[in-house]
Amino acid sequence: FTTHRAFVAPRPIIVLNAGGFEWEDPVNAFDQGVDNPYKNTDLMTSTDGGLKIDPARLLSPRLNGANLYFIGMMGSGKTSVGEAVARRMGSYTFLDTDAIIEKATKMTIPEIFEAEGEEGFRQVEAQILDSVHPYVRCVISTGGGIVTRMENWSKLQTGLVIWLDVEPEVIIKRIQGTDRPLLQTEDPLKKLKALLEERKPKYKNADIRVKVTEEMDTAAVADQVIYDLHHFIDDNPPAWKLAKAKAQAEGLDWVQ
Ligand SMILES: Nc1ncnc2c1ncn2[C@@H]1O[C@H](COP(=O)(O)OP(=O)(O)O)[C@@H](O)[C@H]1O
Ligand SMILES: O=C(O)C1=C[C@@H](OP(=O)(O)O)[C@@H](O)[C@H](O)C1
Repeated sequence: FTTHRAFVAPRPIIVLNAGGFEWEDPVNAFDQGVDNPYKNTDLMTSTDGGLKIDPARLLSPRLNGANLYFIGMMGSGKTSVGEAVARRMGSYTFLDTDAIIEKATKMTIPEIFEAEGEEGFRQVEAQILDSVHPYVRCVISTGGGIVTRMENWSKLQTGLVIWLDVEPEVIIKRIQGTDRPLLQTEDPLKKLKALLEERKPKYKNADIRVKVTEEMDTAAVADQVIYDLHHFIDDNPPAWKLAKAKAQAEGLDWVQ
């Protein structure tokens, strides 16, 4: 997590060519920096005693442009919570890698799995992450399996990574019967548990782990994420702050 992220310039998105398909340039698959649909004018919310600033609003200046990446199992709430957090932050754009993949390839995720298998899908997913990560001030929800490729971590770690940690028993109630290709098996709960065991060591690399219980609705999870982010930033001050404190402790002049 470094404040220098704010100064990385967006770069053009390459034409994708994965798994034997000529993917269309996904440059139009998201509108970074053009018009942020999540711009929120409710800076102050009214409370009993008067006006209060939403702590989500205060995240943006503290993050200095760094992206927020949501990781976790399918159905853990990355999309719903990511969108809620972006909306409340006001100045961050929400992106979803699965949605960008579908828009760029003009195929649904089940269609990609069908045509190219999981390996083909992972290739496209890695390229989309590569295309998206140079942008700043984004909340990005990812697909559950993005953590499985080592190369993806070099992109994820340019921002702050948040793991929504949800028990498979809770997840299955939410997503049973949906068209997620990896769950088209006899026993989706068993599959989900096996995938979680396999991926847990990777999810644990996240900067922030949010334990989500069944009682927490999307708003409650978003509250927890915002709270944890403030604490993470408190505990990981930018390098210049540490340098300043050290210099001053040694009696050296800071910038005159
Ligand atoms: N905290 C929550 N409580 C109840 N339902 C939730 C919660 N978070 C997400 N959901 C629901 O679970 C389903 C999957 O959520 P989604 O945000 O698409 O997860 P992901 O992006 O991680 O796959 C959606 O129907 C969503 O409305
Ligand atoms: O866990 C996975 O491997 C996958 C999760 C899905 O995304 P969500 O996590 O958004 O459901 C999607 O990328 C694809 O079906 C594979």
